[in-house]
Amino acid sequence: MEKVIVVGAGVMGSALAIHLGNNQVAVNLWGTKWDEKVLKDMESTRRHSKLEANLSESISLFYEEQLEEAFEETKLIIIAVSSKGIESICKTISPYLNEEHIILSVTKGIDEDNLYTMSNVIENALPEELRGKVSIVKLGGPIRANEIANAKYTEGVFASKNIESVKYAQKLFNSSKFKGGISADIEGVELCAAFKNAYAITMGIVEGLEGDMDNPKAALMARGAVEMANIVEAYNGSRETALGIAGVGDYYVTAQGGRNRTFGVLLGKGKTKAQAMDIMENQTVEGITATYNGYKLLKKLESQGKFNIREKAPLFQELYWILYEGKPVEEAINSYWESKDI
Ligand SMILES: NC(=O)C1=CN([C@@H]2O[C@H](COP(=O)(O)OP(=O)(O)OC[C@H]3O[C@@H](n4cnc5c(N)ncnc54)[C@H](OP(=O)(O)O)[C@@H]3O)[C@@H](O)[C@H]2O)C=CC1
Ligand SMILES: O=C(CO)COP(=O)(O)O
Repeated sequence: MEKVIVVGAGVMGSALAIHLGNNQVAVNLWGTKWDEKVLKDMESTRRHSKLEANLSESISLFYEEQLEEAFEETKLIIIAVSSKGIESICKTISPYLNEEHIILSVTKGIDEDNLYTMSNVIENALPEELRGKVSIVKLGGPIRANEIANAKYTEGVFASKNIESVKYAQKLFNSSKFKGGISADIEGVELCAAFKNAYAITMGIVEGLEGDMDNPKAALMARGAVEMANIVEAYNGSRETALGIAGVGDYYVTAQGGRNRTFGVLLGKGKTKAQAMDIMENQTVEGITATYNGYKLLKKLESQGKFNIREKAPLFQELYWILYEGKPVEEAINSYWESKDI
């Protein structure tokens, strides 16, 4: 039986552990000290109450101080912490890594310090002797934690420069209900994972402003997808990535039922960022920082003559102004609609 370690027992880490456990993979689910309560709960009930799913016998739970033990006999390391924790978590696991390991991440975001994608953050946080040797795989696409944990039909995409590593991950994940395709465009998949969260906030905003109307949301779905394709292309990725599972697919799922959408709806209804986060009890909403760091990334591309934000990403521009320059939501959506640039 193959054995993997899942680093981070948040909802996504736990959901992937449950999926793999049901797929006859031995899973060591390791949590940080803040995950202690959820680990204890799972230990006593063998169930994840939020995900409403049971843990199979092949899942073992490990607490913060048991990291070394949790690494034993594992080849695939799944990183499922949020973007703000990824660099420090990579440093924490570094002492236990070797060249045989494959790191797969589901974290969605852009790093603030260097504007790296999550895979680049992981690569740069590796001990020097392992850089370029440990292969890194991104699992992108529309994979809501509660649905994969409950074996609903799901399709994702494994992106990596190393095809053998992708095949290894596919073998462990794929099942009658889960299908993961292959992409070599890891940077494109990373950018989609980060930017779709921002665009899902815009979809939430129009829903908050107009009610659950289809015309405005359909417009932003299509326009947001094209903007994502423009962004990926400017970064030397493929437009198809943005128009496929990693882009449109993930954008749709997040705009339908994600936390980013909920946050956007609250903004559309007149709440401030702080009020919205308060109502959402500070759940993970990756689109907020993705907008900030994504905007810095686009500004950098613009300064290199590779992008024009006003022409190629006018919706994203308005979102940045809403979140970071206090532009009223209705004014921003109106100026987007009145814009004749597109
Ligand atoms: N939920 C979903 O359906 C999906 C989520 N994702 C992505 O997976 C990532 C995790 O999301 P999700 O599981 O939903 O969120 P949760 O809020 O449930 O979990 C976040 C995880 O990150 C850890 N974490 C947060 N901050 C830090 C830090 N500073 N240092 C170390 N660890 C930290 C948390 O630990 P702690 O509990 O101790 O704070 C927890 O294990 C996100 O990037 C998200 O976009 C991807 C696909 C689907
Ligand atoms: O990324 C997701 C599904 O692929 C989940 O989106 P949220 O973080 O908005 O809940």
